[in-house]
Amino acid sequence: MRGVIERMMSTHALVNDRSNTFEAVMLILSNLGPDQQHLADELSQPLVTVYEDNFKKPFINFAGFHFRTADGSYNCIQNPDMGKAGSYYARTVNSMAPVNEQLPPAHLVFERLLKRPEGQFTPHKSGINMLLFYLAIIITHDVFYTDRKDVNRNLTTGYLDLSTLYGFNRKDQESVRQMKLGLLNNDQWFDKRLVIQPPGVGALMVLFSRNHNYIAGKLLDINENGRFSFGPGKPLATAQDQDEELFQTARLINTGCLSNVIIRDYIRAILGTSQNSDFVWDPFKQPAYPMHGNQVSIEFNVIYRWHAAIGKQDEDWLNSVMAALGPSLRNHNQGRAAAAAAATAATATAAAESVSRKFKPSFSSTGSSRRGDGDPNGTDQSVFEALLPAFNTHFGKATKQELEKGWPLAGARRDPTTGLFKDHELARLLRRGYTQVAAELGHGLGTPAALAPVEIAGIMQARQLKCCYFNEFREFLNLAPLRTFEDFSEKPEVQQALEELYGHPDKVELYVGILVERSKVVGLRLPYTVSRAILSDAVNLLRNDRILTQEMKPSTLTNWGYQFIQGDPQVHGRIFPKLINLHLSHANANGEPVFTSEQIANLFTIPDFTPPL
Ligand code: HEM
Ligand SMILES: [Ca+2]
Repeated sequence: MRGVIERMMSTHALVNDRSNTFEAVMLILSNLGPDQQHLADELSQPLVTVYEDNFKKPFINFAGFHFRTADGSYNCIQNPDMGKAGSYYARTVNSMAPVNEQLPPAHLVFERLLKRPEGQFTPHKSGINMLLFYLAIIITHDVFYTDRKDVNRNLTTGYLDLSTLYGFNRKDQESVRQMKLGLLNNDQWFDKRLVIQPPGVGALMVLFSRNHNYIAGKLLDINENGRFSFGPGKPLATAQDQDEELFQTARLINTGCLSNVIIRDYIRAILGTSQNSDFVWDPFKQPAYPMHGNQVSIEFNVIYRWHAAIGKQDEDWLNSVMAALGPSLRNHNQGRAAAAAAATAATATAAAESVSRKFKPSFSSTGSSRRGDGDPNGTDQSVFEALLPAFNTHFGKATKQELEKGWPLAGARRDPTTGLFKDHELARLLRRGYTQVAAELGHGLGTPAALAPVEIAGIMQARQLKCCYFNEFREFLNLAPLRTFEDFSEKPEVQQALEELYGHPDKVELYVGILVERSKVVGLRLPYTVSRAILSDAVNLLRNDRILTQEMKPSTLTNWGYQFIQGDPQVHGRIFPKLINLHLSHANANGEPVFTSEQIANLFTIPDFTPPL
């Protein structure tokens, strides 16, 4: 009877099953006799629910699905196409407002509201540096890659799975693998789009590439319970199986490292909390259920174009890249704007076909039976491939032998035999971002002029995608709509231009509104609406990733791998400092680390920063 009382009193406490409560209750009920069947049902039926509820439905994880597929499919097993490379952007807000029949020309919008006036630069008031934005670029390229032939589609995977490093399908992935011992080609990554970014972005990518090979080597060294051994009587049959098992396990651990950096460095800096603090806003602390997978949205793409933050040195870089490669890039973007229109009509039919295909398995058509291999032709990056020779002539300066080893980086050379970049050159590129103050975001008139073709194409694209108005987006997020143009920006010339171009605050487009809005006063000082929306997007991205929420455990990653992604307890569970120290250990001839321990404490703020009065 004590057990029965205990159980009745405790809804969440653990149960002592040795007191045989269930059996005692059953015994009591069985003695009630036929007249009391109603009472017996009343008491026993809730128990049926308790037992049923032990298994949450829909089931979210299945055996044999512990690795990421190459194309991001099957992350959500119930809905395997969710977040798959090449699928359609989600729409989170339905625009119900009347269509604006007098939309201002996109180039005028750029000129009057977005373009950074020549010679003007407002340094970031929290001293945030470009290193943070290099990471932001890696994150945005991980989840956005608008197909220029059909702007409704996203060519990359909708998960933070380092698809920039590993590619978007099996063919891409194999193009950067050594196909032995689970290794990637030295200092190589997949996504060529990163080559034209400030070279610190590539240097950061190389850190993750080196991290992968370090992890793969470590896994084999430790070879926990012989799990990576092959041959008769061993868990794996062949050397190919060993390569695959090591590669996919290392890939998971590496993506675990990326989410550590996002949670413990990036989000902390966005919120304005110290990177070196015990406070962590951990989206994984509580179990996420149900889990739907993630499909990135058109609105997320629009709010994550933080071009206004570009620092002075990187603006100079951008100008020189545009001067050298501009015509090809411009054609690319103009082609994209034109293609947007044509694609919208074609997409309606294609989308319907895709839905009818949805429940068929997406096995590779090359005859391979591997789940989630994706497009057998690989990703068409010919646009960026075409830029490479000119880029290399002006910036990379790599020899033919170096180019055979991997993409060029401006300011760093590969060893022609090993393909490895020199530690000190990579360190210099990272420090270039670390010491370079970013620009303030928000209020408008902050975007480097050289990005005009990119922004104009972006505005056109958002229009073709029938993106909602700025105020509709705010209302969707439960935020009060802005009523006057003074509410938008503190700059009178922006208020004036908004009035002339749009006439009414409700008519301001999302793309423009978020760039001209006032910004928060701490941390990354993002414009208010962006700062609110980006957190919803980030939390959904992380918590709806089955692999990040279900598979980051010792049995999948090995004990060593699991421990590794927890980061260093000496620096508040961060792994970023370790990645830098471990993978750039030869940066200084005297053995000094790339960053002092004081600098490591705040990697996303320029050194010796004192806030303006
Ligand atoms: C100097 C630095 C940067 C350069 C040179 C640059 C360049 C570009 C270019 C050329 C495009 C158009 C790509 C295309 O047409 O396929 C683009 C798009 C984009 N950029 Fe940047 N960008 C920079 C910084 C940033 C930063 C800091 C962010 C945000 C954190 C960002 C986010 C985006 C996004 C979300 C897109 C749209 C991507 C897509 O839909 O495919 N960029 N950028
Ligand atoms: Ca991805």
